[in-house]
Amino acid sequence: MSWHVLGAGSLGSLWAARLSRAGVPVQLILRDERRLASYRQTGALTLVEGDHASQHVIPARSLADDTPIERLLLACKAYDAADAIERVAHRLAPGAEVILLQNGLGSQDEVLERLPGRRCLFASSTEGAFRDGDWRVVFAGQGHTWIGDPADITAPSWLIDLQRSRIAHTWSPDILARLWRKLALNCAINPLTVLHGCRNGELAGYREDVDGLCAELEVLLRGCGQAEAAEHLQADVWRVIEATAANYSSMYQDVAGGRRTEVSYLLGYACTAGDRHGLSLPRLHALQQRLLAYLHSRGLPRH
Ligand SMILES: NC(=O)C1=CN([C@@H]2O[C@H](COP(=O)(O)OP(=O)(O)OC[C@H]3O[C@@H](n4cnc5c(N)ncnc54)[C@H](OP(=O)(O)O)[C@@H]3O)[C@@H](O)[C@H]2O)C=CC1
Ligand SMILES: CC(C)(CO)C(=O)C(=O)O
Repeated sequence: MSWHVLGAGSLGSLWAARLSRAGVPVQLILRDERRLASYRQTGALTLVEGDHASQHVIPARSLADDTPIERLLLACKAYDAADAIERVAHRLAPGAEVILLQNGLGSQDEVLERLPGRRCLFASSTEGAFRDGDWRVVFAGQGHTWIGDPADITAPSWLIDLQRSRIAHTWSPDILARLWRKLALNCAINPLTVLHGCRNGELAGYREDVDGLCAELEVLLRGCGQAEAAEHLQADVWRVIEATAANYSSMYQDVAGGRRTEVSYLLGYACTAGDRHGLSLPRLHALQQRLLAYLHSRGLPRH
């Protein structure tokens, strides 16, 4: 059974190249005929690992193709997920499964709404990859991917493909707790790095702000029924800040690169969920206002 990977961006290319290298059948779904022509001209995806680059000739079709899909890895940004899934939903074969690789929360529900009755699995990844050219991805940070299905704790048989492909992963029956925890980490770190224009490690100079946000994020997680994800959050945030001290957060990098951020699926989702549960989260709301104003001042979308 073939994998279809929608979105040959950083993570999509990283997954497709490793699956292909292990002999697992995989195809790319590209945005349109123009992107398909560009890919065909290059002829392969390049995966850069350390100082080694390897080429992977992976078949590709455009979104307009109509061949059936049995297993789909949705590897676009959170804000593109709903639109992308609408465009391929009619191609999903009976029993097809969809793996959602988006960071944050909210996009998963948008996809589920559009795929009633289908099995959708959620993933949360700490792997790091970026594109340093068209059809070329750099595997920048070894990490781990947790995969789970809030509606069904049965592990899918295709995890064996990931094992063969050496994609480090764990089946996670409580994937929502993982996604909430990662969202909380991202909310405590990423917006402040954007507003202060700093690396993660420089947040040590804004300890009171970070700790204040952690306290509210714990209230949020508990209020949203995610008490486990709230445990020792503050200590974990400082652990991540120290472990990634020299790095710029993904949101910082998006803003610096003039790219749209996933703010609606991170801090935006947190504030909306807090309101829905009647929680008082003044620091998170103030941070959201400052961040949105800043994005606007840089000519970037506020959603
Ligand atoms: N990169 C990383 O290290 C990590 C990323 N993540 C998360 O993974 C998700 C994906 O991120 P990332 O891989 O970095 O994103 P990228 O922007 O690198 O890749 C997204 C890809 O999706 C494609 N795409 C968007 N809409 C469509 C569509 N309708 N049809 C076909 N292709 C489409 C884009 O196409 P085009 O190139 O034509 O614009 C692009 O190639 C995000 O939620 C991110 O937060 C999580 C952990 C780490
Ligand atoms: C490293 C970390 C946890 C910082 O929030 C991250 O995931 C990001 O930059 O998006």
